[in-house]
Amino acid sequence: MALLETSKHCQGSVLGSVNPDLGSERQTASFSVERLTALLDGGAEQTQIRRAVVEAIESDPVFSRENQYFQTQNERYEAAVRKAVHLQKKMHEMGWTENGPEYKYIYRALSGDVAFLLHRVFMRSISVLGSDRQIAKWIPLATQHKLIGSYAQTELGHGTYLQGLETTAVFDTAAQEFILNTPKISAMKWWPGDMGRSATHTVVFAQLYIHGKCYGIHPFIVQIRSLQDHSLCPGITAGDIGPKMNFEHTDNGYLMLKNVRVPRENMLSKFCEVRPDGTYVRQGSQQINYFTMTTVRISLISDEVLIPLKKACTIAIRYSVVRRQSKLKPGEQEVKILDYQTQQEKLLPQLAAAYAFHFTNEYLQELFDRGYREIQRKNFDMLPELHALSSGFKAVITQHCTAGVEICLRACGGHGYSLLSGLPSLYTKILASCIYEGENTILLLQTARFLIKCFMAASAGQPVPPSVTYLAAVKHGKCPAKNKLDFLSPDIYTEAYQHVAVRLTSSTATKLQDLIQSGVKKHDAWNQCTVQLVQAAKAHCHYIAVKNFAETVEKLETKAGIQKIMKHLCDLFALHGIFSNTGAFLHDGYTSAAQVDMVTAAYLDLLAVIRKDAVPLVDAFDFTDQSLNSALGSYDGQVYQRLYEWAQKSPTNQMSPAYERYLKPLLHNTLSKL
Ligand SMILES: CCCCCCCCCCCCCCCC(=O)SCCNC(=O)CCNC(=O)[C@H](O)C(C)(C)COP(=O)(O)OP(=O)(O)OC[C@H]1O[C@@H](n2cnc3c(N)ncnc32)[C@H](O)[C@@H]1OP(=O)(O)O
Ligand SMILES: Cc1cc2nc3c(=O)[nH]c(=O)nc-3n(C[C@H](O)[C@H](O)[C@H](O)COP(=O)(O)OP(=O)(O)OC[C@H]3O[C@@H](n4cnc5c(N)ncnc54)[C@H](O)[C@@H]3O)c2cc1C
Repeated sequence: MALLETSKHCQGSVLGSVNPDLGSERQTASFSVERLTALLDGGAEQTQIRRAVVEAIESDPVFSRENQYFQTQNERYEAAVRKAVHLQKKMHEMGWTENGPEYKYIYRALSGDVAFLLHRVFMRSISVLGSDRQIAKWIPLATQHKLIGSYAQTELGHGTYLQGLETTAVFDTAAQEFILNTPKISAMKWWPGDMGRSATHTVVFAQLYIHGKCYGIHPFIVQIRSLQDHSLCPGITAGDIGPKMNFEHTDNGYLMLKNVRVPRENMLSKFCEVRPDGTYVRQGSQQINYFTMTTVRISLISDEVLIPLKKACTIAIRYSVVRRQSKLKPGEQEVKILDYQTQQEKLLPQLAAAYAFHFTNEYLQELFDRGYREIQRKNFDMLPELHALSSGFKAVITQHCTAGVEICLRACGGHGYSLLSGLPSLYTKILASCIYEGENTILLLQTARFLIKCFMAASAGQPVPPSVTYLAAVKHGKCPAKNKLDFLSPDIYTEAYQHVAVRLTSSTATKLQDLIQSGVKKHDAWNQCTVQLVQAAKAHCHYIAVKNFAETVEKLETKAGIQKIMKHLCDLFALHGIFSNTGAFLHDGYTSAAQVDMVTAAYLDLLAVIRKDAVPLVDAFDFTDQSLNSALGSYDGQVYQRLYEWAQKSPTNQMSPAYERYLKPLLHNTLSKL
């Protein structure tokens, strides 16, 4: 009680008043923070809408995340469901609709701490793979939450290799039904979110059999729980898969099916259909049934991947200007840790990456919108490129951002390790994005497969999709940079990235061909090249990210200092990539050792320049304290006070039975012997 009173007293005196060490960082911004926020949002109007959504959500106590770090898995799940249900009421109250401008900001405002995310993937599957009739039937039911959906693809035995899935759907012509079974333990669906406890329906991916012939995996809508009392439907065994590294709020589940019958109309049939007589008709390739994944791989980047990195940067950079430790000059005050070059080198490249990938995401969205319009018209020409870029960038961005969040966590020293910093949960959550929706290595190999094909085609003078036309123009020159300032020219570094991407693709293609020509079987040759193929795919994505960032900067308004600071970040992103992968750039002599020294010099100079704007650059992400939920990252920078106050709330500060049961007997025993 006494502690609480002290903390209340302290709250009045300190929290909310900005720590001068943080305040001073905001006085010297070289650009308009508000203008940059608007740029990130896609216009000032969007910023307004987003803030209104955030305000409405955060002022509602049902959505509070105050005690999140102290909750058990069960409590997290229950809170997430409560929020999801309350959200429906809130949306109605606020007049927000699924097609309205506010919708996309709701999830960010809730910090993802809400149930029924896979319900959205369920709906996405129906909208992209379902016929008009199926869309008309299921989407309104799902939108009104008259059912709760999930996405049941992965099995205990197979997640990556979809051709190996063992769940079957056998067409019974007489009954006009599919009979679904998970014939062995390895066929059991395992992992689907929202399925362990909540879902009433799910999209099950199963091998389709008609008259004994297998047609590969197809999506089927299956009801798994009663809409009356939530009991499991006949033939269904389902439950929760238990504790995980994060995602405590989601009920990832398991599912077994025993002779579960669904009507013929339940196979999603925009592209593939089973006619009443058992005739199978398909438009596009077999992989069109993978299209939900392609769409989700792009959709998840913004909220699941970029936001955690932007939050981690906000927390770590704000903390790094209020944390003072050690002295730079003898006799002077201890310095802000962000003034150490090594600290800048940890954090500022992550900040640059957050901006770079923000713009990559816009590029991908635009590409997707174009591709999707064509696919809806049953023109599949863009699909291979879309698949290659969505796979490669899903992998590269999740990998980079996960590593970035971990760097931010470590950069906060001991306090970063506390859950109260907000960083551990950002890290354990974002880490899953390297695995779900396609494990990253697998996805990079898909990109590489496309690159090799296109490289071969381009070498033979055939046309290739726009993102890979550069593969046709192999240049053997040298990097023309003469001094470190030349490396601040986007043409110079973009060319260097392009050169590396072409070299890695062409040399791996040559190795592959040589192996095959020497008699090695095609699949063995492929396996012997996979490490280099992954490198080529990463280099391709890195090149496109750099090129896209540079082109975006070029088009930015020059007013309000925005273009200048974005140019610095673009340069930093590009030079950090060269600095950290010098081997790849030096390999064939395109870049010389002297030029790498120039890169290093230009890179280190930039750190000092961007350091001055580091706090305004994270302020521009515009996260509220509630959404950061971090004792280290709040706007006011009152780190120590907040850490202390939040620790008071921990249930670990309540008297534990361990004292009566163990400590007391131990200590009394010891006493008696003293
Ligand atoms: C929704 C709104 C809100 C969302 C909000 C955010 C959500 C936030 C999430 C948080 C919560 C977590 C949610 C996690 C949800 C799961 O994790 S769901 C499960 C995801 N599972 C996966 O991603 C599985 C990964 N595996 C695969 O994608 C594929 O099977 C593989 C690995 C690509 C291989 O497939 P394969 O059939 O063996 O193919 P392969 O022989 O390699 O290639 C055959 C051809 O198909 C092509 N191909 C393969 N895949 C595709 C494709 N997708 N498209 C086109 N062509 C393809 C290849 O390019 C190749 O073409 P060619 O070169 O022959 O011309
Ligand atoms: C939090 C979370 C949520 C999820 N939600 C869902 C969901 O809602 N619905 C759903 O259906 N699934 C879901 N999943 C499952 C997820 O999609 C799969 O786990 C993921 O696709 C990886 O597949 P896997 O587990 O089979 O990995 P594996 O393929 O077994 O990977 C293990 C290792 O083997 C390597 N490997 C495998 N094949 C190859 C190859 N051909 N070449 C080279 N290396 C290879 C991989 O690179 C990796 O290093 C979720 C998973 C998580 C963690």
